[in-house]
Amino acid sequence: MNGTRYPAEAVLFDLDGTLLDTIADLAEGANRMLAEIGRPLRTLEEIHSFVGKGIPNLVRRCLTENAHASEDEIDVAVGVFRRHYAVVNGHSTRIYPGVPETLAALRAQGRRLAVVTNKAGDFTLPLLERMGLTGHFDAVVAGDTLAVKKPDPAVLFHTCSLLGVEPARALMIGDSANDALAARGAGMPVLLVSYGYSEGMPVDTIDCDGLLSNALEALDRLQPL
Ligand SMILES: O=C(O)COP(=O)(O)O
Ligand SMILES: [Mg+2]
Repeated sequence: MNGTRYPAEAVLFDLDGTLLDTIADLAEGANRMLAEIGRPLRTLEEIHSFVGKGIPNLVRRCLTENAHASEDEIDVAVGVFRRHYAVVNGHSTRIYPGVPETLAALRAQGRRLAVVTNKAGDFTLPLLERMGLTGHFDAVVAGDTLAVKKPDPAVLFHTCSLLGVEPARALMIGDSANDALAARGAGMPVLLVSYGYSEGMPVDTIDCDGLLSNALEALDRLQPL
């Protein structure tokens, strides 16, 4: 890891696996869906590796990894998942250690903060509210805010325009190649947490500007404003 310090007028945070440990609720929603449609349940480890590219992709992978499903079955299963996840969203979700202090410190330093997630907006906004995090953020861009998701850099360009900050003067903090590729495409520096969900890829093999074992370590990587 190098010692570069970033201007970070804005800090853009990924949600699942970076700010919030949501895997237990995602797994509960997925396995309730699989049980309802009569498919074999998935292990927590499998579901962990399926999270990252939004809900339709999670459901698709639950149905098609080492199995077969038609597009119609997948469409129906997405609706079933959404119904179950709406019930369990937040029940077993935890804020990662260091996150509340980091968000408070960044705000006290005058930086603008955003959530940029591939999770659908219907689930993102109530979850942030439930976890008491809504007030920290100047913008929330969800997986269905635009027609594209991370790793498309358009999502980060859109977030930066909402915040009025140049991408090169912002910083992305995420947990997967989706976050890193989006940031690279937007010309934005990116740090990855080592504790999140990286679709089964070792996080230290993903091209990024450094790893964080706790969000608080990000504070040492910033220039004063
Ligand atoms: O919903 C997902 O698949 C991942 O969401 P994230 O972008 O907040 O990690
Ligand atoms: Mg993530």
